[in-house]
Amino acid sequence: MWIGVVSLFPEMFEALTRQGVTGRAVEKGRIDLEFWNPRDYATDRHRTVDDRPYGGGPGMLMKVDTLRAAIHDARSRAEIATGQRPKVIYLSPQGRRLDQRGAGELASGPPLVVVAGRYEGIDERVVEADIDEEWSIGDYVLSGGELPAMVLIDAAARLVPGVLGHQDSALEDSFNDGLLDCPHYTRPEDVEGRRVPEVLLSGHHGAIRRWRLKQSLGRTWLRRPDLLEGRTLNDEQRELLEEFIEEYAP
Ligand SMILES: CN1CCN(C(=O)c2nonc2N)CC1
Repeated sequence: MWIGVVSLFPEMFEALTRQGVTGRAVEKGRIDLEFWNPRDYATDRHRTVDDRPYGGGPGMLMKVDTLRAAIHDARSRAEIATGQRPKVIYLSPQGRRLDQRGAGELASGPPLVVVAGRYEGIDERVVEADIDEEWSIGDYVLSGGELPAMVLIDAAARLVPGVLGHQDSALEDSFNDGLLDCPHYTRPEDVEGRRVPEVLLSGHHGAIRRWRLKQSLGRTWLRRPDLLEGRTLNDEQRELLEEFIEEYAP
């Protein structure tokens, strides 16, 4: 998957390009990440990249010409590198809320150009002319778009085939198939008297699968019942959830 990033702080993205799952994916060529910095398009002595808002008020906006030039070059590069027109995304609290389904859509869609805003944001005419979709990682205000951009890129990249060493781990992650993840355990078997559930030591793979599914269903019921609304459970899932509820509130 090809992803272009427009950011005043491309070095922040080394957390993605040099570490972990995404770092290995970049190294293996499963993910191509390229960067454009609006500051590289500034022509004045101070390399200005911000500008004052019409109508006054606190803060600055990203300067239109340097931002647009960076977006346009990223878009052109995407078309050369992939033969496809990219989807240009801007991160902002006004955008569609990112969830696992949205990450899946992005992972299976066209190449992306991800625009990370700074200051108070970007001119609305740039949104209208150059941005295809606005996305948000949550209802809070951050200092810039780089962290949201990295969240979006990481969530999507994990779902690109071949990125995860063991594809199952993506499926077992929370929010895959729409349920919260089950509890996990590793050595030692006893931590200050808290023992690993015996089923996980049994080697009985069928029982282990059912236990994990039951725990996922039960946790989702307890912590995020909204995720179960409108969801049709199959016979096994319904039976396991009923068992969990019975044990939880006998
Ligand atoms: C200009 N800049 C303001 C802060 N910002 C966010 O708070 C944000 N982005 O995506 N989800 C969010 N929440 C990004 C853009």
